[in-house]
Amino acid sequence: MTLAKELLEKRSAKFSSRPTVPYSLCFDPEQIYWVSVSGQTNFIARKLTAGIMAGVRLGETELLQQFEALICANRLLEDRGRNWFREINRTSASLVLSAAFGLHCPTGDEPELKEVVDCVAEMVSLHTPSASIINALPFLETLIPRWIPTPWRTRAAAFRRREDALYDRLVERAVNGEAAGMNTWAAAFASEDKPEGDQRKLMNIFTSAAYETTASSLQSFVLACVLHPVCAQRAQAELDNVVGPDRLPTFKDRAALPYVEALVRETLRWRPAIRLGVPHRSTADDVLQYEGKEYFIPSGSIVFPLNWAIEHDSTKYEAEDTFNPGRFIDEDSGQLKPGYETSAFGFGRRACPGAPFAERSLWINIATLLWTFDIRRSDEVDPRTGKKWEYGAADGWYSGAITNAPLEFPAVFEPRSARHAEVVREEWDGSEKDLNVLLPQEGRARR
Ligand code: HEM
Repeated sequence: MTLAKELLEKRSAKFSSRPTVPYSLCFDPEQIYWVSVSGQTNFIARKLTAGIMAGVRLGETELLQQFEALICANRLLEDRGRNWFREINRTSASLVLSAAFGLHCPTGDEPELKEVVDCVAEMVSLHTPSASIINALPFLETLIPRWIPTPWRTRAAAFRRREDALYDRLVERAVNGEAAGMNTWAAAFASEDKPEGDQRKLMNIFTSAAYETTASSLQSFVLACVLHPVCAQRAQAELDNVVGPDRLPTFKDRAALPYVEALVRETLRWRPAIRLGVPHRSTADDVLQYEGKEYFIPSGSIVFPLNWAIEHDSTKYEAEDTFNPGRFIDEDSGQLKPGYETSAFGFGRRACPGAPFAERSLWINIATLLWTFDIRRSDEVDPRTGKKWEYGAADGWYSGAITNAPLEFPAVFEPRSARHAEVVREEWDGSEKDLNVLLPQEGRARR
Protein backbone atom coordinates (compact mmCIF):
# COMPACT_ATOMS: atom_id res chain seq x y z
CA MET A 1 0.00 0.00 0.00
CA THR A 2 2.82 2.38 0.95
CA LEU A 3 4.55 1.79 -2.35
CA ALA A 4 1.38 2.19 -4.39
CA LYS A 5 0.59 5.46 -2.62
CA GLU A 6 4.14 6.71 -3.05
CA LEU A 7 4.09 6.20 -6.80
CA LEU A 8 0.45 6.62 -7.78
CA GLU A 9 -0.57 9.34 -5.33
CA LYS A 10 2.49 11.33 -4.23
CA ARG A 11 4.05 11.13 -7.70
CA SER A 12 0.78 11.11 -9.59
CA ALA A 13 2.05 13.76 -12.03
CA LYS A 14 4.31 11.06 -13.50
CA PHE A 15 2.25 7.90 -12.90
CA SER A 16 -1.28 8.67 -14.09
CA SER A 17 -1.31 7.71 -17.74
CA ARG A 18 -2.64 4.39 -19.04
CA PRO A 19 -1.19 1.71 -21.27
CA THR A 20 -3.39 0.87 -24.20
CA VAL A 21 -3.44 -1.53 -27.13
CA PRO A 22 -2.62 -0.19 -30.64
CA TYR A 23 -5.90 -1.66 -31.91
CA SER A 24 -7.83 0.87 -29.80
CA LEU A 25 -7.15 3.48 -32.50
CA CYS A 26 -9.40 1.39 -34.77
CA PHE A 27 -12.34 0.79 -32.42
CA ASP A 28 -12.03 4.02 -30.41
CA PRO A 29 -10.67 6.52 -32.97
CA GLU A 30 -12.05 9.53 -31.11
CA GLN A 31 -10.70 8.26 -27.78
CA ILE A 32 -14.01 8.46 -25.99
CA TYR A 33 -13.07 5.67 -23.57
CA TRP A 34 -11.71 7.92 -20.90
CA VAL A 35 -10.68 4.96 -18.74
CA SER A 36 -8.03 4.17 -21.35
CA VAL A 37 -6.90 7.66 -22.37
CA SER A 38 -5.16 10.53 -20.61
CA GLY A 39 -5.04 14.27 -21.12
CA GLN A 40 -7.92 16.61 -21.80
CA THR A 41 -10.64 14.00 -22.41
CA ASN A 42 -9.93 12.28 -19.13
CA PHE A 43 -9.69 15.59 -17.31
CA ILE A 44 -13.09 16.76 -18.60
CA ALA A 45 -14.82 13.45 -17.90
CA ARG A 46 -13.44 13.28 -14.38
CA LYS A 47 -14.49 16.87 -13.69
CA LEU A 48 -18.04 16.16 -14.83
CA THR A 49 -18.13 12.92 -12.87
CA ALA A 50 -16.87 14.72 -9.76
CA GLY A 51 -19.88 17.06 -10.10
CA ILE A 52 -22.24 14.09 -10.34
CA MET A 53 -20.60 12.34 -7.40
CA ALA A 54 -20.90 15.49 -5.29
CA GLY A 55 -24.65 14.99 -5.71
CA VAL A 56 -24.32 11.29 -4.85
CA ARG A 57 -22.48 12.24 -1.65
CA LEU A 58 -25.33 14.59 -0.80
CA GLY A 59 -27.72 11.65 -1.10
CA GLU A 60 -29.29 12.44 -4.50
CA THR A 61 -29.28 8.79 -5.57
CA GLU A 62 -30.12 7.19 -2.24
CA LEU A 63 -33.84 6.80 -2.93
CA LEU A 64 -33.03 5.15 -6.22
CA GLN A 65 -30.45 2.86 -4.64
CA GLN A 66 -32.86 1.84 -1.84
CA PHE A 67 -35.51 1.17 -4.47
CA GLU A 68 -33.19 -1.09 -6.49
CA ALA A 69 -32.16 -3.01 -3.35
CA LEU A 70 -35.84 -3.47 -2.48
CA ILE A 71 -36.66 -4.87 -5.91
CA CYS A 72 -33.74 -7.24 -5.66
CA ALA A 73 -34.91 -8.54 -2.27
CA ASN A 74 -38.50 -8.84 -3.51
CA ARG A 75 -37.49 -10.80 -6.59
CA LEU A 76 -35.24 -13.10 -4.56
CA LEU A 77 -38.20 -13.80 -2.27
CA GLU A 78 -40.23 -14.94 -5.25
CA ASP A 79 -37.83 -17.72 -6.25
CA ARG A 80 -35.89 -18.21 -2.97
CA GLY A 81 -32.78 -17.17 -4.82
CA ARG A 82 -32.90 -19.79 -7.60
CA ASN A 83 -31.72 -17.10 -10.05
CA TRP A 84 -29.82 -15.05 -7.50
CA PHE A 85 -26.66 -14.72 -9.59
CA ARG A 86 -28.54 -13.29 -12.54
CA GLU A 87 -30.57 -11.11 -10.18
CA ILE A 88 -27.41 -9.51 -8.80
CA ASN A 89 -26.24 -8.82 -12.35
CA ARG A 90 -29.61 -7.27 -13.14
CA THR A 91 -29.58 -5.10 -10.03
CA SER A 92 -26.06 -3.84 -10.69
CA ALA A 93 -26.87 -2.99 -14.30
CA SER A 94 -30.19 -1.38 -13.41
CA LEU A 95 -28.53 0.77 -10.75
CA VAL A 96 -26.16 2.40 -13.19
CA LEU A 97 -28.58 2.50 -16.15
CA SER A 98 -31.21 4.21 -13.99
CA ALA A 99 -28.83 6.79 -12.54
CA ALA A 100 -27.01 7.40 -15.82
CA PHE A 101 -29.88 7.30 -18.33
CA GLY A 102 -33.11 7.05 -16.36
CA LEU A 103 -33.51 3.51 -17.68
CA HIS A 104 -34.86 1.26 -14.97
CA CYS A 105 -34.56 -2.49 -15.72
CA PRO A 106 -36.92 -4.38 -13.41
CA THR A 107 -36.86 -7.75 -15.21
CA GLY A 108 -33.40 -8.13 -16.68
CA ASP A 109 -34.98 -8.92 -20.06
CA GLU A 110 -34.99 -5.31 -21.28
CA PRO A 111 -33.44 -5.22 -24.78
CA GLU A 112 -31.30 -2.17 -23.93
CA LEU A 113 -29.85 -3.94 -20.92
CA LYS A 114 -28.96 -6.96 -23.04
CA GLU A 115 -27.39 -4.72 -25.65
CA VAL A 116 -25.36 -2.90 -22.98
CA VAL A 117 -24.08 -6.21 -21.58
CA ASP A 118 -23.19 -7.49 -25.08
CA CYS A 119 -21.40 -4.26 -25.94
CA VAL A 120 -19.42 -4.36 -22.68
CA ALA A 121 -18.34 -7.93 -23.45
CA GLU A 122 -17.27 -7.00 -26.97
CA MET A 123 -15.47 -3.88 -25.73
CA VAL A 124 -13.51 -5.92 -23.18
CA SER A 125 -12.69 -8.48 -25.87
CA LEU A 126 -11.47 -5.75 -28.24
CA HIS A 127 -9.08 -4.51 -25.56
CA THR A 128 -7.31 -7.86 -25.16
CA PRO A 129 -3.84 -8.06 -26.74
CA SER A 130 -4.91 -11.04 -28.87
CA ALA A 131 -7.97 -9.25 -30.32
CA SER A 132 -6.15 -8.15 -33.47
CA ILE A 133 -2.97 -8.63 -35.44
CA ILE A 134 -2.58 -4.85 -35.16
CA ASN A 135 -1.47 -5.25 -31.57
CA ALA A 136 1.48 -7.37 -32.70
CA LEU A 137 2.17 -5.58 -36.02
CA PRO A 138 0.85 -2.01 -35.59
CA PHE A 139 2.57 -0.81 -38.81
CA LEU A 140 -0.01 -2.79 -40.84
CA GLU A 141 -2.57 -0.14 -40.03
CA THR A 142 -0.57 2.55 -41.85
CA LEU A 143 0.81 0.21 -44.51
CA ILE A 144 -2.56 -0.99 -45.77
CA PRO A 145 -4.60 1.77 -47.43
CA ARG A 146 -7.55 2.90 -45.33
CA TRP A 147 -10.14 1.99 -47.98
CA ILE A 148 -9.24 -1.73 -47.78
CA PRO A 149 -11.72 -3.41 -45.41
CA THR A 150 -9.36 -5.61 -43.40
CA PRO A 151 -11.00 -8.02 -40.89
CA TRP A 152 -9.84 -5.96 -37.91
CA ARG A 153 -11.21 -2.74 -39.42
CA THR A 154 -14.52 -4.37 -40.25
CA ARG A 155 -14.90 -5.67 -36.69
CA ALA A 156 -13.89 -2.35 -35.16
CA ALA A 157 -16.21 -0.33 -37.41
CA ALA A 158 -19.16 -2.66 -36.79
CA PHE A 159 -18.64 -2.38 -33.05
CA ARG A 160 -18.33 1.40 -33.17
CA ARG A 161 -21.60 1.70 -35.15
CA ARG A 162 -23.37 -0.66 -32.76
CA GLU A 163 -22.15 0.93 -29.54
CA ASP A 164 -22.67 4.49 -30.76
CA ALA A 165 -26.22 3.65 -31.84
CA LEU A 166 -26.96 2.19 -28.41
CA TYR A 167 -25.60 5.14 -26.44
CA ASP A 168 -27.12 7.70 -28.84
CA ARG A 169 -30.50 6.13 -28.02
CA LEU A 170 -29.84 6.03 -24.28
CA VAL A 171 -28.59 9.62 -24.10
CA GLU A 172 -31.44 10.82 -26.29
CA ARG A 173 -34.03 9.26 -23.98
CA ALA A 174 -32.29 10.90 -21.01
CA VAL A 175 -32.06 14.34 -22.60
CA ASN A 176 -35.18 14.68 -24.76
CA GLY A 177 -37.16 11.50 -24.27
CA GLU A 178 -38.86 9.56 -21.50
CA ALA A 179 -36.25 10.42 -18.87
CA ALA A 180 -35.96 14.12 -19.75
CA GLY A 181 -37.53 15.12 -16.44
CA MET A 182 -35.01 13.21 -14.35
CA ASN A 183 -31.71 14.08 -12.76
CA THR A 184 -29.60 11.72 -14.89
CA TRP A 185 -25.85 11.65 -15.42
CA ALA A 186 -26.35 11.73 -19.18
CA ALA A 187 -28.23 15.02 -18.87
CA ALA A 188 -25.30 16.45 -16.91
CA PHE A 189 -22.79 15.29 -19.51
CA ALA A 190 -24.90 16.44 -22.46
CA SER A 191 -25.79 19.84 -21.06
CA GLU A 192 -24.39 22.74 -23.05
CA ASP A 193 -24.72 25.14 -20.11
CA LYS A 194 -21.23 24.46 -18.85
CA PRO A 195 -17.72 25.43 -19.99
CA GLU A 196 -17.04 21.94 -21.42
CA GLY A 197 -20.17 22.00 -23.59
CA ASP A 198 -21.97 18.84 -24.73
CA GLN A 199 -19.84 15.84 -23.69
CA ARG A 200 -22.44 13.12 -24.22
CA LYS A 201 -20.01 10.95 -26.16
CA LEU A 202 -18.12 10.31 -22.92
CA MET A 203 -21.11 8.43 -21.52
CA ASN A 204 -20.24 5.22 -23.41
CA ILE A 205 -17.81 3.99 -20.80
CA PHE A 206 -19.85 4.48 -17.62
CA THR A 207 -21.83 1.26 -17.66
CA SER A 208 -18.87 -0.98 -18.36
CA ALA A 209 -16.87 0.56 -15.51
CA ALA A 210 -19.78 0.35 -13.10
CA TYR A 211 -21.75 -2.78 -13.72
CA GLU A 212 -19.41 -5.79 -13.52
CA THR A 213 -17.42 -4.39 -10.59
CA THR A 214 -20.54 -3.83 -8.50
CA ALA A 215 -22.01 -7.21 -9.47
CA SER A 216 -18.88 -9.21 -8.73
CA SER A 217 -18.45 -7.53 -5.33
CA LEU A 218 -22.03 -8.46 -4.40
CA GLN A 219 -21.51 -12.00 -5.67
CA SER A 220 -18.40 -12.30 -3.50
CA PHE A 221 -20.47 -11.07 -0.57
CA VAL A 222 -22.96 -13.92 -1.16
CA LEU A 223 -20.09 -16.40 -1.32
CA ALA A 224 -18.76 -15.02 1.97
CA CYS A 225 -22.21 -15.52 3.58
CA VAL A 226 -22.33 -19.11 2.37
CA LEU A 227 -18.82 -19.90 3.59
CA HIS A 228 -18.87 -17.82 6.80
CA PRO A 229 -22.44 -17.78 8.18
CA VAL A 230 -21.19 -16.62 11.60
CA CYS A 231 -20.20 -13.25 10.12
CA ALA A 232 -23.60 -12.85 8.48
CA GLN A 233 -25.28 -13.73 11.78
CA ARG A 234 -23.33 -11.08 13.67
CA ALA A 235 -24.38 -8.48 11.09
CA GLN A 236 -27.98 -9.64 11.38
CA ALA A 237 -27.88 -9.30 15.16
CA GLU A 238 -26.72 -5.70 14.69
CA LEU A 239 -29.48 -5.05 12.14
CA ASP A 240 -32.09 -6.54 14.49
CA ASN A 241 -30.88 -4.29 17.25
CA VAL A 242 -30.77 -1.06 15.26
CA VAL A 243 -33.45 -1.51 12.57
CA GLY A 244 -35.77 -4.03 14.19
CA PRO A 245 -38.17 -6.43 12.44
CA ASP A 246 -40.72 -3.96 11.07
CA ARG A 247 -38.88 -2.09 8.33
CA LEU A 248 -35.95 -2.48 5.95
CA PRO A 249 -32.67 -0.69 6.63
CA THR A 250 -32.14 2.67 4.95
CA PHE A 251 -29.12 4.90 4.51
CA LYS A 252 -30.16 6.75 7.66
CA ASP A 253 -29.16 3.64 9.66
CA ARG A 254 -25.69 3.41 8.17
CA ALA A 255 -23.72 5.20 10.89
CA ALA A 256 -25.33 3.02 13.57
CA LEU A 257 -24.31 -0.24 11.86
CA PRO A 258 -20.52 -0.52 12.21
CA TYR A 259 -20.38 -4.27 11.73
CA VAL A 260 -22.38 -4.10 8.47
CA GLU A 261 -19.95 -1.41 7.34
CA ALA A 262 -17.05 -3.67 8.31
CA LEU A 263 -18.62 -6.49 6.31
CA VAL A 264 -18.74 -4.29 3.20
CA ARG A 265 -15.08 -3.34 3.74
CA GLU A 266 -14.11 -6.96 4.24
CA THR A 267 -15.88 -8.00 1.02
CA LEU A 268 -13.82 -5.44 -0.92
CA ARG A 269 -10.65 -6.58 0.84
CA TRP A 270 -11.20 -10.34 0.74
CA ARG A 271 -12.05 -10.58 -2.94
CA PRO A 272 -11.31 -7.23 -4.65
CA ALA A 273 -13.38 -6.91 -7.82
CA ILE A 274 -10.37 -5.91 -9.90
CA ARG A 275 -7.85 -8.34 -8.53
CA LEU A 276 -4.78 -7.11 -10.40
CA GLY A 277 -5.75 -3.45 -10.32
CA VAL A 278 -6.04 -1.26 -13.41
CA PRO A 279 -2.58 -0.48 -14.81
CA HIS A 280 -1.12 3.03 -14.84
CA ARG A 281 1.68 4.13 -17.19
CA SER A 282 4.48 6.50 -16.27
CA THR A 283 5.26 9.52 -18.42
CA ALA A 284 8.73 10.43 -17.09
CA ASP A 285 11.80 8.66 -15.73
CA ASP A 286 11.84 8.27 -11.96
CA VAL A 287 13.87 6.70 -9.19
CA LEU A 288 12.34 4.93 -6.22
CA GLN A 289 14.04 4.13 -2.93
CA TYR A 290 12.60 1.00 -1.38
CA GLU A 291 13.92 -1.12 1.49
CA GLY A 292 17.40 0.35 1.17
CA LYS A 293 17.60 -0.15 -2.59
CA GLU A 294 17.22 2.20 -5.50
CA TYR A 295 15.02 1.32 -8.48
CA PHE A 296 15.08 3.17 -11.79
CA ILE A 297 11.63 3.36 -13.39
CA PRO A 298 11.91 4.47 -17.02
CA SER A 299 9.25 6.62 -18.64
CA GLY A 300 6.57 4.42 -20.24
CA SER A 301 6.68 1.79 -17.48
CA ILE A 302 3.44 -0.04 -16.78
CA VAL A 303 2.60 -0.06 -13.09
CA PHE A 304 0.02 -2.49 -11.70
CA PRO A 305 -1.31 -1.61 -8.25
CA LEU A 306 -1.94 -5.26 -7.33
CA ASN A 307 -5.09 -4.99 -5.25
CA TRP A 308 -4.92 -8.64 -4.31
CA ALA A 309 -1.40 -8.36 -2.86
CA ILE A 310 -2.18 -5.08 -1.11
CA GLU A 311 -5.36 -6.41 0.48
CA HIS A 312 -3.73 -9.74 1.40
CA ASP A 313 -0.63 -8.24 2.98
CA SER A 314 0.00 -10.58 5.92
CA THR A 315 1.99 -7.91 7.77
CA LYS A 316 -1.17 -5.81 7.89
CA TYR A 317 -3.97 -8.41 7.97
CA GLU A 318 -3.78 -11.42 10.24
CA ALA A 319 -5.03 -14.60 8.56
CA GLU A 320 -5.26 -12.51 5.42
CA ASP A 321 -7.30 -14.95 3.35
CA THR A 322 -9.95 -15.45 6.03
CA PHE A 323 -13.17 -13.48 5.68
CA ASN A 324 -13.36 -11.65 8.98
CA PRO A 325 -15.17 -8.27 9.13
CA GLY A 326 -14.27 -8.12 12.82
CA ARG A 327 -10.75 -7.09 11.82
CA PHE A 328 -12.12 -3.60 11.14
CA ILE A 329 -13.90 -3.36 14.51
CA ASP A 330 -12.43 -2.18 17.79
CA GLU A 331 -13.85 -4.91 20.01
CA ASP A 332 -13.71 -2.69 23.13
CA SER A 333 -15.89 0.07 21.73
CA GLY A 334 -17.72 -2.00 19.09
CA GLN A 335 -16.99 0.84 16.65
CA LEU A 336 -14.98 0.89 13.42
CA LYS A 337 -11.24 1.24 13.87
CA PRO A 338 -9.91 4.56 12.55
CA GLY A 339 -7.53 4.86 9.59
CA TYR A 340 -9.36 2.68 7.06
CA GLU A 341 -7.74 2.60 3.63
CA THR A 342 -8.44 0.42 0.63
CA SER A 343 -6.90 -0.21 -2.76
CA ALA A 344 -10.18 -1.55 -4.15
CA PHE A 345 -10.96 1.73 -5.93
CA GLY A 346 -7.43 2.42 -7.14
CA PHE A 347 -5.15 5.37 -6.58
CA GLY A 348 -4.43 9.02 -7.23
CA ARG A 349 -5.61 10.83 -10.32
CA ARG A 350 -7.01 7.64 -11.82
CA ALA A 351 -8.80 6.39 -8.69
CA CYS A 352 -12.35 5.22 -9.35
CA PRO A 353 -14.46 8.36 -9.79
CA GLY A 354 -17.64 6.30 -9.25
CA ALA A 355 -16.61 5.10 -5.79
CA PRO A 356 -19.23 7.14 -3.86
CA PHE A 357 -22.01 5.57 -5.95
CA ALA A 358 -20.39 2.11 -5.86
CA GLU A 359 -19.93 1.90 -2.12
CA ARG A 360 -23.48 3.13 -1.50
CA SER A 361 -24.79 0.49 -3.90
CA LEU A 362 -22.83 -2.20 -2.09
CA TRP A 363 -23.90 -1.01 1.35
CA ILE A 364 -27.63 -0.82 0.73
CA ASN A 365 -27.79 -4.14 -1.11
CA ILE A 366 -25.72 -5.93 1.51
CA ALA A 367 -27.71 -4.43 4.40
CA THR A 368 -31.04 -5.26 2.70
CA LEU A 369 -30.06 -8.84 1.83
CA LEU A 370 -28.72 -9.53 5.32
CA TRP A 371 -31.83 -8.06 6.94
CA THR A 372 -34.13 -10.17 4.75
CA PHE A 373 -32.42 -13.50 4.23
CA ASP A 374 -30.36 -16.25 5.71
CA ILE A 375 -28.11 -16.98 2.77
CA ARG A 376 -26.87 -20.55 2.84
CA ARG A 377 -25.46 -23.47 0.91
CA SER A 378 -27.72 -25.28 -1.49
CA ASP A 379 -28.13 -29.06 -1.46
CA GLU A 380 -28.20 -29.05 -5.25
CA VAL A 381 -26.20 -31.56 -7.19
CA ASP A 382 -23.43 -30.15 -9.34
CA PRO A 383 -24.24 -31.44 -12.86
CA ARG A 384 -20.52 -31.55 -13.67
CA THR A 385 -19.65 -33.98 -10.89
CA GLY A 386 -22.98 -35.61 -10.05
CA LYS A 387 -22.20 -34.85 -6.38
CA LYS A 388 -23.43 -32.26 -3.91
CA TRP A 389 -22.20 -28.79 -4.80
CA GLU A 390 -18.82 -27.95 -3.30
CA TYR A 391 -18.08 -24.42 -2.22
CA GLY A 392 -14.77 -22.58 -2.16
CA ALA A 393 -13.24 -19.18 -2.76
CA ALA A 394 -9.84 -20.06 -4.20
CA ASP A 395 -8.86 -19.06 -7.74
CA GLY A 396 -10.66 -22.02 -9.30
CA TRP A 397 -13.99 -20.65 -8.04
CA TYR A 398 -13.37 -17.31 -9.77
CA SER A 399 -13.53 -16.22 -13.42
CA GLY A 400 -9.99 -14.85 -13.58
CA ALA A 401 -11.21 -12.07 -15.92
CA ILE A 402 -10.28 -8.39 -15.50
CA THR A 403 -13.26 -8.05 -13.22
CA ASN A 404 -12.82 -11.17 -11.19
CA ALA A 405 -16.27 -12.52 -10.34
CA PRO A 406 -17.03 -15.82 -8.63
CA LEU A 407 -18.20 -18.47 -11.07
CA GLU A 408 -21.94 -18.98 -10.80
CA PHE A 409 -22.94 -21.15 -7.86
CA PRO A 410 -26.26 -22.03 -6.24
CA ALA A 411 -27.30 -20.49 -2.94
CA VAL A 412 -30.51 -20.55 -0.91
CA PHE A 413 -32.03 -17.25 0.12
CA GLU A 414 -34.25 -18.22 3.03
CA PRO A 415 -36.43 -15.41 4.43
CA ARG A 416 -35.37 -14.93 8.06
CA SER A 417 -39.02 -15.16 9.15
CA ALA A 418 -42.51 -14.84 7.71
CA ARG A 419 -42.51 -11.31 9.14
CA HIS A 420 -39.32 -10.36 7.27
CA ALA A 421 -40.83 -11.60 4.00
CA GLU A 422 -44.06 -9.73 4.69
CA VAL A 423 -42.22 -6.46 5.37
CA VAL A 424 -40.35 -6.69 2.06
CA ARG A 425 -43.62 -7.30 0.19
CA GLU A 426 -45.39 -4.47 2.01
CA GLU A 427 -42.54 -2.04 1.38
CA TRP A 428 -42.49 -3.09 -2.25
CA ASP A 429 -46.26 -2.57 -2.64
CA GLY A 430 -46.07 0.83 -0.98
CA SER A 431 -42.85 2.01 -2.63
CA GLU A 432 -42.52 4.92 -5.00
CA LYS A 433 -41.75 3.42 -8.41
CA ASP A 434 -41.63 6.52 -10.58
CA LEU A 435 -38.06 7.44 -11.49
CA ASN A 436 -39.15 11.07 -11.94
CA VAL A 437 -39.72 11.11 -8.18
CA LEU A 438 -36.72 8.95 -7.29
CA LEU A 439 -34.35 11.09 -9.37
CA PRO A 440 -35.90 14.56 -9.12
CA GLN A 441 -34.60 17.38 -11.30
CA GLU A 442 -33.80 19.65 -8.35
CA GLY A 443 -30.53 17.75 -8.00
CA ARG A 444 -29.57 18.69 -11.54
CA ALA A 445 -30.13 22.38 -10.82
CA ARG A 446 -27.50 22.21 -8.07
CA ARG A 447 -24.72 21.23 -10.50
C1 HEM B 1 -17.53 -2.04 -6.43
C2 HEM B 1 -17.54 -1.30 -7.51
C3 HEM B 1 -16.33 -0.71 -8.15
C4 HEM B 1 -14.99 -1.01 -8.01
C5 HEM B 1 -14.38 -2.07 -7.11
C6 HEM B 1 -14.26 -0.13 -8.88
C7 HEM B 1 -12.87 -0.12 -9.00
C8 HEM B 1 -12.17 0.68 -9.87
C9 HEM B 1 -10.73 0.67 -10.03
C10 HEM B 1 -9.78 -0.22 -9.25
C11 HEM B 1 -10.42 1.57 -10.98
C12 HEM B 1 -9.02 1.91 -11.51
C13 HEM B 1 -8.36 2.92 -10.58
C14 HEM B 1 -6.91 3.21 -10.91
O1 HEM B 1 -6.52 3.10 -12.07
O2 HEM B 1 -6.13 3.53 -10.00
C15 HEM B 1 -11.65 2.16 -11.45
C16 HEM B 1 -11.74 3.12 -12.44
C17 HEM B 1 -12.93 3.65 -12.88
N1 HEM B 1 -14.20 3.43 -12.35
FE1 HEM B 1 -14.65 2.15 -10.87
N2 HEM B 1 -15.14 0.67 -9.53
C18 HEM B 1 -16.41 0.37 -9.12
C19 HEM B 1 -17.58 0.96 -9.52
C20 HEM B 1 -17.67 2.03 -10.38
C21 HEM B 1 -18.86 2.77 -10.67
C22 HEM B 1 -20.22 2.51 -10.02
C23 HEM B 1 -18.54 3.70 -11.61
C24 HEM B 1 -19.40 4.77 -12.24
C25 HEM B 1 -20.45 5.26 -11.69
C26 HEM B 1 -17.14 3.56 -11.91
C27 HEM B 1 -16.44 4.30 -12.83
C28 HEM B 1 -15.09 4.19 -13.07
C29 HEM B 1 -14.39 4.92 -14.12
C30 HEM B 1 -15.03 5.84 -15.15
C31 HEM B 1 -13.02 4.59 -14.00
C32 HEM B 1 -11.87 5.08 -14.85
C33 HEM B 1 -11.24 6.33 -14.25
C34 HEM B 1 -10.04 6.86 -15.00
O3 HEM B 1 -9.35 6.10 -15.67
O4 HEM B 1 -9.79 8.08 -14.94
N3 HEM B 1 -16.64 2.54 -11.14
N4 HEM B 1 -12.71 1.61 -10.74
